Amino acid sequence: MEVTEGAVTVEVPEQEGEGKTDAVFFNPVQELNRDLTVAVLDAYREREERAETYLDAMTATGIRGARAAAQGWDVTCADVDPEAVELAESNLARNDLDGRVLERDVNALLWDEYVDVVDIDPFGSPMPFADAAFANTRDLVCITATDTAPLCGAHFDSGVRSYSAVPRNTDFHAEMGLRILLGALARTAGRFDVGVDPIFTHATSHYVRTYLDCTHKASAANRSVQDAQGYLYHCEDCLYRESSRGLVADPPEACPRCESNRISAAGPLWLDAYVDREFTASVRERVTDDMGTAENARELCTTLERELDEPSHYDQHRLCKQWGVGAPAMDAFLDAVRDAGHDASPAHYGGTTFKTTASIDAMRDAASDLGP
Ligand SMILES: C[S@@+](CC[C@H](N)C(=O)[O-])C[C@H]1O[C@@H](n2cnc3c(N)ncnc32)[C@H](O)[C@@H]1O
Ligand SMILES: [Zn+2]
Repeated sequence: MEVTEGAVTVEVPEQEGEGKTDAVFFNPVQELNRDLTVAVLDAYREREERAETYLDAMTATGIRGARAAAQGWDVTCADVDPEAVELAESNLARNDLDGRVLERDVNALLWDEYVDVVDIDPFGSPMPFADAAFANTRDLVCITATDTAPLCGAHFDSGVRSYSAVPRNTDFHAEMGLRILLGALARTAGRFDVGVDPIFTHATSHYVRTYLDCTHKASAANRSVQDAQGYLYHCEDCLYRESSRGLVADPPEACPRCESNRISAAGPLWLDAYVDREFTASVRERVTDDMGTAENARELCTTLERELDEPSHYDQHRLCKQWGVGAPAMDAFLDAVRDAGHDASPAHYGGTTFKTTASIDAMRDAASDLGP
């Protein structure tokens, strides 16, 4: 069947059922991810004028590479699947777009040539491809991870194994996954003397997507391997949390709030910001009306621009359940927290998630006069 996204129309195979099939892979649900990729590439080129080459390293139907080629990037599409290569070639041709299409394993291809921007969009964990990506990309590494259960601690052994860190299953699971992923990617980049700056990152439904601006300098790598990393501690009884910087964990002996000793420690993970607000604003400005997810994409950027840099978020419904009270309207709740002198913002993790500098008790006091 034909699919139009932005400026391109491509042929994609019918996907049978939910599981992995033999057909070349295409997921319509990832349109938001692809629309934002196009907006990020556009914003990035303005910031880094010398960036010209884009490797869509796991191209499948070629849709991402075709959309980047339509923007004027010098595109290479690669895939190990010969049927994907044939389809990507014909999809570039039907849109009159230039671009190389190679039947290559991304790990082999990247050791052969440098690129300015690489896009790693695998089934599951990106870690098997991270070494080659950071060693051989000059400017920007774009990465999707769909293995959210290992990343957020729900599949503990697999998370530890893949990300060389301890993830924990908390009530802020999507952010746990995002920070475990960024921490592991930064440590991988550091092995090649590459420092990373996550200029745009989002956790959406079943995946985490991040764009890492690379600096090829040992001092930058030191910063992202050591200063930007740390641990998150979480009380399993009362939802209290705190963090510590650095690669040596320093957990509280008991919860300072409820004295429980059921404190879980997660890390090492990324504790610095995961978006650059100014860059995110310019991504929002580059979302175009011909994108199928334009409204959601702009809204996501706006939320990310306003989201506080606190290392974890709360779910208001979960808190209210814990307090045994009905949940007040979200805007009124956040206003009450702000009126009590704290910062508060909605979070991009959906539903009633938010970030705040207030403690749990301060939030409860602030919200006590609000009805459901
Ligand atoms: C999730 S799909 C990519 C989807 C595509 N980027 C999109 O936006 O529609 C993953 C693709 O990676 C390919 N692949 C798996 N291992 C690979 C490797 N080592 N090198 C290159 N491609 C690989 C698969 O054949 C598959 O087509
Ligand atoms: Zn506690």
